Amino acid sequence: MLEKLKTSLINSPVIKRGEYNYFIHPISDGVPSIDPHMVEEIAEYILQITDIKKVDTILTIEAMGIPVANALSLKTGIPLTIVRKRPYFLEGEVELSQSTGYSKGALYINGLKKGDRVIIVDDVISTGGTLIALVKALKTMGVEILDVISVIGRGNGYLQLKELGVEPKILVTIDVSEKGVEIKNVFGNE
Ligand SMILES: O=P(O)(O)OC[C@H]1O[C@H](OP(=O)(O)OP(=O)(O)O)[C@H](O)[C@@H]1O
Ligand SMILES: Nc1nc2[nH]cnc2c(=O)[nH]1
Repeated sequence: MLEKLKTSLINSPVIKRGEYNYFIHPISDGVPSIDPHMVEEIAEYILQITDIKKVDTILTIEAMGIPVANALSLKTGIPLTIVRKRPYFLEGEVELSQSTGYSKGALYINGLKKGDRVIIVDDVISTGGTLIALVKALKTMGVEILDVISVIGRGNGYLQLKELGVEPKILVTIDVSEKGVEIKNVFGNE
């Protein structure tokens, strides 16, 4: 189960971004290059754990949610909507603030309306800052969130999402230290 993802995570280098131990992995960074078979493995796994038939759009966040979310869109024929880091000033655009363990910025939602049913797919959840801000904004817009799926999870940020009534599905949970990456859990194995 998710063997390519697990093996590559264990071999991920870790660098410092300020005080933050940042792991580098193809799915979360796009470097050195993304193995399409790994993306396929992840997309197939996600399709086993979510009820895709009810979904109007697959929602992801620029940049590194895109490879997996796009694979899901191609496999299912369901449209892809990308939350961007730049504004387009279109009618109905919603701005939110993103904060991660190492960065702060704004995100912009376009292309969604009240009553739309979405799944959110992202590459990593860490502090939860990104997904919490996104879930709050979508709730205010009246968008229905059917599932929140993160390929990789680290830290306790997901607990705050639970407080918002959202139980994220985290495929592989890891611990990251200066020594490297350790696998803690695989979704479905708990
Ligand atoms: O749980 P958090 O602490 O919020 O961290 C998770 C976020 O960090 C990464 O995004 P980043 O803003 O680094 O952008 P990228 O996808 O363009 O690399 C990742 O894609 C998540 O969106
Ligand atoms: N690649 C990568 N993306 C992240 N997003 C949040 N934390 C991390 C991290 O440690 N590595």
